[in-house]
Amino acid sequence: MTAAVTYEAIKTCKQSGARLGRVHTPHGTIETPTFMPVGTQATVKTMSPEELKEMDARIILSNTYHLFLRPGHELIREAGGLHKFMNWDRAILTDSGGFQVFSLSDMRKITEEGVHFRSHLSGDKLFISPEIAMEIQNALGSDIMMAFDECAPFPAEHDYVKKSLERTSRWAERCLESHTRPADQSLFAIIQGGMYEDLRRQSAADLTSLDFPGYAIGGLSVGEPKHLMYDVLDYTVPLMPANKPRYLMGVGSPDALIEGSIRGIDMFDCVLPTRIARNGTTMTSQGRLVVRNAQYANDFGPLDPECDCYTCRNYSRAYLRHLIKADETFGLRLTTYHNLYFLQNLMKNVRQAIMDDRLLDFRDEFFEQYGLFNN
Ligand SMILES: O=c1nc[nH]c2cc3[nH]c(NCCN4CCCCC4)nc3cc12
Repeated sequence: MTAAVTYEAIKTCKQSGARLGRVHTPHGTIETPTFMPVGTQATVKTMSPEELKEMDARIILSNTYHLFLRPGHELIREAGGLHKFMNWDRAILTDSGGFQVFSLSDMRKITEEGVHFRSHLSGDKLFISPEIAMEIQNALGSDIMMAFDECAPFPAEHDYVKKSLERTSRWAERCLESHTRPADQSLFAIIQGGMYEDLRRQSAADLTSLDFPGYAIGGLSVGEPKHLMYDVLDYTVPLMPANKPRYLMGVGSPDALIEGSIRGIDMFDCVLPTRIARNGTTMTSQGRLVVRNAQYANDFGPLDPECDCYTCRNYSRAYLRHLIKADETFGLRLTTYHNLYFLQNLMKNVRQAIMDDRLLDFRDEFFEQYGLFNN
């Protein structure tokens, strides 16, 4: 079976399970481990494609659920697909919609066939099935499509999670069957199983018995303590094929990106950096810095003295605070640009540390400087 997306292993870190690799797609190659900026509604909020390229972002996310509701996948198909519609000629991954249905809409009813729900925008009654999720993503023309799944809530009873993962496995098979498998699109499956090792094993066995080009770990970053997420990774990652991309969904804090990379994850995504930027919270080499706070009113130094991004080279904390307080859009653009650049730079340093077989040392140094040992 030809896959449009392939994984090239480059090196495994001698200190940990981390690995250097490349994900090859029809819209370019991604050095891994990598962080993927989220562009939910066909835009990474306040960023232009040129600015994303400037920081060497190779792949972004968009959301099947949101684009299905607005402007509709048929309109985007008519526009020539999502790459053309949003003027982004690098790679795009679309989440399948399952997570958004559960996190955004109410009146949802899960059946074997699919999920009935109300639009969070109009209140209209809508329905998404594995087949419809594939139809939408085919219309969008994303390079990486995600199988339609249910992300079990946290906490959830063992019996509920077991029934849910078994349905997700049946849905994944239906996605594979219905996916017209155009030469330039690849479908990743999503491993579920909650916080239960036996269920993670069952889900991984179900899905790896089917030939997907890549596998994601879902059902995490849903409110569980971080140590629990790392435990799940410790026993789930080894169940995933070593010759295919491993994608941890919804994870994007600096510590979790490092810990996930140590455990062999290749791809991450999260709205965190762009979301917190819009309320004036930034990620800096000295830890989180809430630049809208009064203490920065007369601070004419750069946001992060160790960062060489456009924001840190040209503007002061005082100016950023003024813009955010004055609700000036340019302020949101500057903090967003910095946060995304910070994570792109962090992942570049993670890849270098893997190359130098020193990722565990890098983690200790980063945690020390970022102030992560005292929380
Ligand atoms: O199991 C999943 N299947 C499909 N998509 C997913 C997306 C996810 N996103 C998250 N977590 C996002 C957490 N994020 C943190 C920053 C604030 C907004 C929420 N878990 C996920 C699980 C899944």
